[in-house]
Amino acid sequence: MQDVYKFYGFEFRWLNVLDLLIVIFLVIQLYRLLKGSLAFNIFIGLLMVYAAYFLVRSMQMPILTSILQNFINVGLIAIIIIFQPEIRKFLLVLGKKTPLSKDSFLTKLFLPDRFKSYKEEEHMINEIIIAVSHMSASMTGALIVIATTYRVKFDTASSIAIDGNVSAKLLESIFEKNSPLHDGALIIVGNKILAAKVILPVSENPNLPTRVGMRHRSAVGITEHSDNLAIVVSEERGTVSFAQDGQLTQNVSLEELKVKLYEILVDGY
Ligand SMILES: Nc1ncnc2c1ncn2[C@@H]1O[C@H](COP(=O)(O)OP(=O)(O)OP(=O)(O)O)[C@@H](O)[C@H]1O
Repeated sequence: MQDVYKFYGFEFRWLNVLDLLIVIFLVIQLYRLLKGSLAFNIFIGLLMVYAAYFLVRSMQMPILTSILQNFINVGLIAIIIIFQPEIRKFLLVLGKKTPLSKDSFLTKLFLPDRFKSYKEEEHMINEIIIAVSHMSASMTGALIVIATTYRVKFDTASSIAIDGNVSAKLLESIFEKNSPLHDGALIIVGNKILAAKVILPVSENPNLPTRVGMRHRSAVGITEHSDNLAIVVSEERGTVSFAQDGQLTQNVSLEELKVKLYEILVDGY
């Protein structure tokens, strides 16, 4: 039996509070995930349908209630189809916060060898920073995607497999203007350069600044539905930007980029 408490005439149990906190946590995670994307508008639309359903039900309007009820029943399957990429990413975000995730206390306690790879990651971060600083100074356009938790799906027909260690020299020679591989994106998975000349999905986010071109739009596109970081060096301005969770942060300093790389590769978020 659960104790029942009274607060300003309302009766509640501690499980009700926990229930409410979990719902608030899930809604905040969903909001963070969808913010700025087209799916956000669909999400708001669905919330409005739910609100309308509860309203007509409480007002005891049977026909509207039954229409909205049916819509919601079918809508559940539609939601799973429409939000399939977001649901996948949502589960990934949740998985990262479990006691078994890469950076949790339990993992560090029982799987200390996970620390070994951090040296490699620190080396990789330094190499990326060196390459980005050189490419920024020489106004060499570049687009680097760092896939953290799972392999990025991309069009293999257009890309060139590399499977090489990450080094500043290799990165710079790939994006060098006369290189046959300089167009498109370079993908890093783990500590390896997986492929170059990759065509990415282009973001359709209408909130991106209009002067943002294809390189920056595709950087945003690849981070909208997956747990990646995309780094862009602008060929026009030499500026450095990064995209994460569908958000573009422009004109970052090398120091800021380094902090972001540590956040995703070493601190695990
Ligand atoms: N879908 C895509 N996936 C990967 N790379 C792409 C894609 N579309 C364009 N690019 C890259 O972006 C380059 C064109 O960049 P564009 O000038 O349109 O963008 P931008 O964001 O203004 O970048 P910059 O500031 O460097 O000019 C292409 O040469 C190609 O390398």
